[in-house]
Amino acid sequence: MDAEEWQAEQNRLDLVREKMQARIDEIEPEVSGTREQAAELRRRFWEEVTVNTSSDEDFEETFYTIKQQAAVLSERERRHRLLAQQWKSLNRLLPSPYFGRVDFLEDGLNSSEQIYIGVSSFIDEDGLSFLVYDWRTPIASLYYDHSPGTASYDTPGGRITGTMKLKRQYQIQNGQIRNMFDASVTIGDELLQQMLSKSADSQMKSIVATIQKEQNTIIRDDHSRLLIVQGAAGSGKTSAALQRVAYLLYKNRDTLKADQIVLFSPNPIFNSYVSSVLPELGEENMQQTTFQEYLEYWLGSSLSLEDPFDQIEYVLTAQAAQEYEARLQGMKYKASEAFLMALQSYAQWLGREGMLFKSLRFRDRDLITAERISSQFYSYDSSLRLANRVELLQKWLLKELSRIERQEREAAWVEEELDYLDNEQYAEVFAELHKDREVFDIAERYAEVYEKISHKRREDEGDFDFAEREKELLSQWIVKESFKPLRRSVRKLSFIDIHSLYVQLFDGEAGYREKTKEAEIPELWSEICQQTREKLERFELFYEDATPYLYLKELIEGVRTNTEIRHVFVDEGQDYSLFQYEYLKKLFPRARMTVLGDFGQAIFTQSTKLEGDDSLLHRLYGEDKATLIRLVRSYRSTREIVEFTKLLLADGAEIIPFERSGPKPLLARLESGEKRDIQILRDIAALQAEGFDSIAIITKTAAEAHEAYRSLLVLGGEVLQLITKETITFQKGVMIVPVYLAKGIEFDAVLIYDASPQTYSRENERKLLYTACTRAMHRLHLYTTGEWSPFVQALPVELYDQ
Ligand SMILES: Nc1ncnc2c1ncn2[C@@H]1O[C@H](COP(=O)(O)OP(=O)(O)OP(=O)(O)O)[C@@H](O)[C@H]1O
Repeated sequence: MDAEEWQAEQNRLDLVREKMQARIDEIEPEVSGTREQAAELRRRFWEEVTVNTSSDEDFEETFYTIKQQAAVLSERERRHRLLAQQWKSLNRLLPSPYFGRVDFLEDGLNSSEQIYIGVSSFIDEDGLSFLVYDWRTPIASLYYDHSPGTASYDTPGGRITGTMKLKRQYQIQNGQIRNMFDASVTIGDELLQQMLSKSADSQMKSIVATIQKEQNTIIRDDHSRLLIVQGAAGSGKTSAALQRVAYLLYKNRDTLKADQIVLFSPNPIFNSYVSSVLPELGEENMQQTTFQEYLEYWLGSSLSLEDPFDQIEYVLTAQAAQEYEARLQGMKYKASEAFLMALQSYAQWLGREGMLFKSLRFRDRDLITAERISSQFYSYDSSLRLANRVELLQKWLLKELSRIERQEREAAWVEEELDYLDNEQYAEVFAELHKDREVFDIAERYAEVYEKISHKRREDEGDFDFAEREKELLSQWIVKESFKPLRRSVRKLSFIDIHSLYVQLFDGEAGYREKTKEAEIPELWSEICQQTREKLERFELFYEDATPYLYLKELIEGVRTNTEIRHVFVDEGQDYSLFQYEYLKKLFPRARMTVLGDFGQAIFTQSTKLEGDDSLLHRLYGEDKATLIRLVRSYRSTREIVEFTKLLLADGAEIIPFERSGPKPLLARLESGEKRDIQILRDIAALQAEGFDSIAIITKTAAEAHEAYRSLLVLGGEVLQLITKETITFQKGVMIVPVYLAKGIEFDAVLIYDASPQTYSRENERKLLYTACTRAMHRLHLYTTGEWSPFVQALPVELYDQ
């Protein structure tokens, strides 16, 4: 680019920054001013209001003064919020106001407009000219979707067509243009090159300046009920998802708040890894959770739940266990659509017979027996849904409890309790009684009546002899207090024996067939039944049972829904079962769903295919409501690493590396474990000397990670961090991590601790090795002390160095 052009751009930049600075200076005093005003107003709120409620008029006046005062306060607060937002966004823009420009000549006009694009908009004093356009405005999509030539963009008013005369990218730091590129065919290959050659970080970065066309389609999809993104490892699925959240928040800023969006993450570390992207873009973070957190919330108080990490650890380490095969079959079956249907049929069966209840027990006796509850339940109209009948039953039980409560006041135990009340307790109860408006009113009325009858003037309530009445009131109070936990448990529907209802399902093949009409039962069903029952007897639940258990609970008790949430994002979507998807769909009935995943990385047993004719996910909301987008370009790793990793997968040919070069993956065979560990420590030192400061030693399991950690520590690797499922954040540095906890995360260099056939040879281990290797951005090393895993052996030798 010639010097003149460069200078012109720098001048423009200086001008825009001057205007920004002027705006900042202008609003700064106001920002602090309105904050103080609002704070002062809040402090003096009650001083300005005279509370007078003596007459109706006074009351009304007080009411209106309060209302008026509140309105002034909320207006100040609103103004402060807006100004503070503007101030923040200007300060964010100031060092680097924009990253792109397109010159667009709209059809029918005779001069082209220069459109500068940045992380938010900045408008000139005239209130009309955009000096910077927010990247989420319709016009900014020109930058992402087109190259110079014929171009168009969509607006709410229709499509605008024209010609793009120029497309330019900038790297601006502290107000200085460091680099400028004019893009021709693909946008920003140069800028993208630079971005991708940077080091990994403990926090994900926004990709706003280099969003690719296919990613832009994901970000701006406004119509799909279900948006499925199948994308190779490192193709920017998570990045696009977060940009999409920012886009949605911008586009629907009057109706959508950040807490109406929820992201399901694969593990807690991932939550922290992605948490800075939205704030970097000036948006609030959406809600982030894991599916496990949700299960724990609803089931954790009564059962001890296995988590997916323990489940996968079992799958990977317990092959020799006798019950292994059955457990595996159970995992697959319990994640399937067939089991979902079986549970639905079971619920219908329960509508006719077999419901199990718990007696309401009180002081070691049955107040209402399970049999009575059951016969009451089956006395309701059988055409009513289970949940509706449960609701009726709940009302009936509460009424029954009130009736029994009245009878109970005469019971001997109440008398005993009365006797046990010492003076202090008595005084407490009495004070409590007088606090209780209803009871107090009754006492008052009683006193008045007594007064009339006895023609005695009542002096004061303390002098009045309440003795008899008091006893009655106290008995009432004692029974009421004792019944409180019972009522609470009825309100919580604890009288339904969900535990036994789930167990009852696993009582053998004939019973199962009868209850569920299920035809295709796994071969090892009786072992599966036994395992499930044994676990539940200990009040524990396998991970594969947790969602079905909750689902059954809701079929009976009524579906829990969250109608606030408008968008659900599921990252690493291949690791959820169809069962879980059905569940999420029910839970968030008003939400659109975006699922991002890679079947190549499906390492859990309950995986779901995201694309292809045999993918059931498409049908979740009906096939016409689903959109599938495929991402095949991989941005994370160098070309050499992608060439190597893609052949680890059977159908890996679909992955296209981004043209960024580096050394080939390095295979190191050592004679013993100790020599391997020494070599690893040496390699780490060399990598660090090269400037790589995010290095991961990836193992297959947590057990292997522990072992590696211990032996590397002995050899002097004291700066290593061991990542476990409890880890919630990580720092840059060298870490040892089991592959399933490294999902979604990336490192400058990845060292595969043991790439031998003992660790990676079964088909389900192929994807583990793939997932582990694809975490690498710049360097990939594999180690073994014997043979190479067959997946490595199958690779052409020219793909790696030894
Ligand atoms: N358009 C882009 N511009 C710059 N960097 C990008 C772009 N798209 C992706 N990247 C980078 O590529 C890397 C991988 O992206 P991301 O983690 O979003 O991929 P993913 O598809 O979610 O990967 P995985 O499935 O392996 O978890 C990140 O470092 C991200 O910043």
